[in-house]
Amino acid sequence: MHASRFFVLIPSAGSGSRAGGDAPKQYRRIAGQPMVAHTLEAFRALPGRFATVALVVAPDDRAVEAALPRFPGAGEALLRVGGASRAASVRNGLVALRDAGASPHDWVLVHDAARCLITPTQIESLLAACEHDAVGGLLAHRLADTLKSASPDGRVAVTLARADKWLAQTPQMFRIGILLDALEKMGDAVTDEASAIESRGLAPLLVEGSAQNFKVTYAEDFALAEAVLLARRNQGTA
Ligand SMILES: Nc1ccn([C@@H]2O[C@H](COP(=O)(O)OP(=O)(O)OP(=O)(O)O)[C@@H](O)[C@H]2O)c(=O)n1
Ligand SMILES: C[C@](O)(CO)[C@H](O)COP(=O)(O)O
Repeated sequence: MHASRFFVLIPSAGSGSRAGGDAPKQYRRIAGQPMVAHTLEAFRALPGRFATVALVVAPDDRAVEAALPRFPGAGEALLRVGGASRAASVRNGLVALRDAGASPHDWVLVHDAARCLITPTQIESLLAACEHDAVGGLLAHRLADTLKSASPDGRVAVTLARADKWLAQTPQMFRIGILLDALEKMGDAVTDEASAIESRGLAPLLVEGSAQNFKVTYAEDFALAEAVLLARRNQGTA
């Protein structure tokens, strides 16, 4: 059997409804480039590490070519197989990777196009923590705030212990075979890959990410993402 390879799958087929705007958020410009270009750049900064870096877009996407004029390059793939949910886009992307020759034992790192502040160092730290692990894992971030649960009338029902609570981020890294199998069984019931793996009775590894690896979700998030990217550029770290 050949050594396991590492694939990257970037779901980028959402509509960005919570962000508002005329176009899907992954094509909005942040610090001079479409959001998805920043995301891709972090993986391109690790040449030779990945067998394929694949981007999943909606079948009727008309914006990707203009947003990413030099994509796909060598070792990259554009997959027009996005689905109605994130889970469906990931599932369809994994099927496309499998059909193109990825083996069930190969690893895949699934990363949201909308987490455009991911850094090569964070990707490397996930790889280092998980590549010899039996299950795989995800970047995640400890809660910084006190955690409340709400009652239906919008009042605090209870304050929850937070010491064991983490916010799931991406990339999330698992073997392609078990991930695809788990996602096919779970349908749209899961919002991340780790949940699908958990449904098989397995416990993904939590790897410390960063508060800066947030998902650009709401309109106000664009200004914050731009500020971080410009600060990194000024410091020479991007
Ligand atoms: N049908 C979908 C829905 C989401 N995504 C991708 O999954 C990532 C995380 O999803 P989210 O931030 O929720 O993006 P949207 O679904 O676009 O946003 P919203 O829920 O506000 O519409 C994004 O990179 C998004 O493009 C996808 O590939 N296919
Ligand atoms: C995968 C994810 O980014 C982990 O936090 C998140 O679950 C995706 O969010 P969505 O709004 O369900 O697409």
